[in-house]
Amino acid sequence: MTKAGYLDSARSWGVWAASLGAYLIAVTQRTSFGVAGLEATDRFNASASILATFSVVQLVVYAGLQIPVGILVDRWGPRAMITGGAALMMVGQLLLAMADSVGAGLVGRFFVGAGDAMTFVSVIRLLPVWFSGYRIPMLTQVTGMVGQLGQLLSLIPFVALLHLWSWTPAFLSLAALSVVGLVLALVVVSNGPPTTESRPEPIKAKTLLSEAWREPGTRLGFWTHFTTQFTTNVFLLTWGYPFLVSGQGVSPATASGLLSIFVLVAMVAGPLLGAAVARYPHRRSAIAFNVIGLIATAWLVVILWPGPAPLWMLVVLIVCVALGGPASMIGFDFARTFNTQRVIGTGTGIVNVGGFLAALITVYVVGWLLDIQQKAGVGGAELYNLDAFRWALSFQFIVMFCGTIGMLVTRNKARRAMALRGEYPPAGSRRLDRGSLND
Ligand SMILES: N[C@@H](Cc1c[nH]cn1)C(=O)NCC(=O)O
Repeated sequence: MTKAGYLDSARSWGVWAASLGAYLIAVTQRTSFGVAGLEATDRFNASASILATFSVVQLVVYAGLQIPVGILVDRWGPRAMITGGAALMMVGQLLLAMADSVGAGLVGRFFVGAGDAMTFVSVIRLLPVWFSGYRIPMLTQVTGMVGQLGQLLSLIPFVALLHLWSWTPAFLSLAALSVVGLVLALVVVSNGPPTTESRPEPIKAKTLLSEAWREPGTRLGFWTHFTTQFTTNVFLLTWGYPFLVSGQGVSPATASGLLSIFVLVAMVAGPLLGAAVARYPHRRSAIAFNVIGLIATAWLVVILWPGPAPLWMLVVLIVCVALGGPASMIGFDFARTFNTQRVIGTGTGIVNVGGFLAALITVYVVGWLLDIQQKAGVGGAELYNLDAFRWALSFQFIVMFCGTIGMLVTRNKARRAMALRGEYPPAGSRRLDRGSLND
């Protein structure tokens, strides 16, 4: 069979399904500690800030490893990386299962974050190897969407095990789940069809990084991911729940219900955005800008609402913010289409830093703004009151503004580079007179 004959073959679907399974398991490992917060407080005798440290360590490790992981995916191939990631997560969960001190727990979480960091970029890297270009935007979206279901595995069966069997057996079950990911990767995932061509020389890490970074399309992907995704992470990982319960005064049960809208929106919007990107590839940045506009408008309305916003408005806010997850996948599409195959992994790694970096900065600054307002007595002595949240969460507008400028600047650079190659404006554009949106 020719190389093109392998594209979209039964083997392609098998490889994708197995890698998707490994990613879903990675998201389960990622989100498992968050749902075990109360048990972790007891087990480690930990304060709220120590518990937050577990999340921060994991996020820092995840974001910090994206570029090295991207480079290694291009050098070693996705199979080794997904297998290695599953092995690291297994070790991490084993350590957590046995840990009875904060230090030991943090080491476990470090391993889980590192293994998780190796999975997504590798799965995305497999797509252009096994599928035709027109399928990839939709498969990228479905990959992101199915991965989100891992949150549900943590939230339902894992929490049930935790209550039924307690800490150690529940985390041992997660370690066993990683073995499933490891076996799937080893047995089914393949870096590409067998080829008679001689293996190319491995490319130096520095070359991969500079080639991917110099491409303005990679940076456009980075800023797109940065701007679209961070509000989702900030809401889900830290500030959403306290904002809803202590700021807006909704009950804990309603807040949990509202948070579950994120998964629902990812399920519905993912395929719709995937279809839109596949159909209108020259409108990708316009789609991302529209989503950013929706998120900013919804936040503005909720922040300016006199008193607590009504429930329907909170639902609108969460639907808009949740669109950021699927919209951020457009960033990976930029990395794929602007880069040569040999650096797609590195480009994808660079893009994936964006949203997590923006989220880390925002989570920290929002916490700091809440603290200083409490000291200044804004809205009363309570740390989490609505007025304090209004000011603190407004920091998101600054991040969105910086990200939007980054997108505009890099989009212009990408267009200029394409024009020099004779690829811009795109053939068949109906807006040649005004300069069509080429990305
Ligand atoms: N944008 C997310 C994934 C996503 C897709 N739909 C909703 N969220 C992303 O960048 N994921 C990276 C990862 O490692 O999960």
